[in-house]
Amino acid sequence: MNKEEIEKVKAVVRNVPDFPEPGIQFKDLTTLFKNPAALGIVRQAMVDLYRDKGVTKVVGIEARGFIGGAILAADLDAGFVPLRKPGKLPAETIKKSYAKEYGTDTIEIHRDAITPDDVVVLHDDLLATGGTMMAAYELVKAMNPKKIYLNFICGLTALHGRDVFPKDVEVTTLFDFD
Ligand SMILES: O=P(O)(O)OC[C@H]1O[C@H](OP(=O)(O)OP(=O)(O)O)[C@H](O)[C@@H]1O
Ligand SMILES: Nc1ncnc2[nH]cnc12
Repeated sequence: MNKEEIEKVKAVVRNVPDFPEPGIQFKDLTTLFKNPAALGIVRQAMVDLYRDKGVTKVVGIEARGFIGGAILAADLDAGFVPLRKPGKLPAETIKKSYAKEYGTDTIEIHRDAITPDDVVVLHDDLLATGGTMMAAYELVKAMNPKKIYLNFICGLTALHGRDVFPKDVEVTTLFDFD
């Protein structure tokens, strides 16, 4: 994304103070997703990043990671795999609990969702502390894919989420808020 596109897209993200609890500046991406021009810019930027990387699966994190993740999977002609909140996936799963900016949570993935032949993009809408994505990374890593890329639409730099990932992992945010 060029500077102009970044400014355009950032301008349509809604900031909601004190949601879901006091002190949190919530970045609401529904206002980006409902804007066709902004969604188009984000869509193009994501597919440009991974087009030549041989990606076979995009893993999206419930719930907001399903939106961009499914779009990216379709654009890359890759499969889509959901990482879900507990008790939602019907077959055998592996799961992990984690801390995030507000509270704790658990995510699960089907045990047969990823194989050693896969090249994976793990996608979420937003990087805050990195707790959610690190748990997702560990679950996917346990399935031994060839390669894992981490992708977010947006990052919150003040929370230093990038620091939690191994240094050799490629982590991309399309744009960031201070
Ligand atoms: O980097 P972290 O501190 O872990 O925070 C980021 C996570 O928080 C949000 O999801 P949330 O848990 O609010 O769930 P939702 O997608 O179901 O709304 C967001 O969509 C990320 O998944
Ligand atoms: N500040 C924030 N805004 C939106 N989603 C989030 N997930 C974790 N922290 C968040």
